[in-house]
Amino acid sequence: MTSTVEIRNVVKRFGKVEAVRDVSFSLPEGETVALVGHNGAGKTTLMKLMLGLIRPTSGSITVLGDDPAAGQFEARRRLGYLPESVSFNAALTGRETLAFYARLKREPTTAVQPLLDRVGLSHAASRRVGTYSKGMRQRLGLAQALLGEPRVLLLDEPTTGLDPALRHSFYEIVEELRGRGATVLLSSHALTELEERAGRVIIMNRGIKVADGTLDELRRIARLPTRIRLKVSDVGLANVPNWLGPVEGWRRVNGHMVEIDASAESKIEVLRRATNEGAPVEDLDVIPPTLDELYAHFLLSQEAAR
Ligand SMILES: Nc1ncnc2c1ncn2[C@@H]1O[C@H](COP(=O)(O)OP(=O)(O)OP(=O)(O)O)[C@@H](O)[C@H]1O
Repeated sequence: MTSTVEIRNVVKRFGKVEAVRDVSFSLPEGETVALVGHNGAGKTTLMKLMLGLIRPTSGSITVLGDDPAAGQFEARRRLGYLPESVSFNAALTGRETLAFYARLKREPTTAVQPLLDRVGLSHAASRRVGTYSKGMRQRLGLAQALLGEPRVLLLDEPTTGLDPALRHSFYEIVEELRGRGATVLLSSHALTELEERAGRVIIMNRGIKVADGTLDELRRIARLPTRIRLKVSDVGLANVPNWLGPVEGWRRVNGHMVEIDASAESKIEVLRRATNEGAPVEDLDVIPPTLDELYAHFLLSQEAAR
């Protein structure tokens, strides 16, 4: 698969602060990658490096075949960016704002109306941005980032402050672009919503990349237990070891539920016993480790190794 972004041993220092410490990764075409980490982990710094807004202290960065820190950066036209706090000139209308950005990106202004339609802002296109709600400004920000059909889209905390319906349509638009082969890098604290959206997750802590992989890969590495929740009849609840066998880490959750923390090795066996003929199980749920849990695990492991 072709990479659009290559980050090799990148270090970025601001005076004494080491914002990015020897980070390497590459981003392929047609993938959505989530960049997660606490405040100050280095997420925005990485995006600014990819945009060529700042230069690495050492290491190399290539975006769409170019060095973003080199003066003339042709690839920037194919790079979309939605900053963390998007701010526009309050006196311009939505249409004027987007036309302004289209000229900056050397895109025809005919691109403006379809984009306003796409992000659902046509009805407010002639209103001043100063009158827009937070969600409307964010959608205008997305439209600006989508100008020129970017091949790399960098979204810094894009859904903060959006209601669930807006989030949904936001991700739909981004997914469409990814489907046409774009690379999408998405930084966020909202781990639950990333779980379904990102094919791959990069976890940063204090400038260091502490984990990088698909959710399945991270689950395999972390070896966190899968939670198996069984709805059990009254009789079954009274004699769990009899039908479940010698399983470690089980507990009663309430009057009709048993929860088991099953390791990767024991998971299938637990399910087999729970679904055996005669087992008093009425229903079951299998809950793999969430991104929240994986994130906490990798952060704690790295902190412990310091
Ligand atoms: N221009 C700058 N001058 C000095 N320090 C900076 C500068 N930009 C970033 N830093 C520092 O670099 C570190 C990483 O900051 P960065 O903005 O990349 O974090 P982040 O992961 O995006 O955090 P957040 O989730 O809060 O947006 C922080 O300690 C920050 O204070």
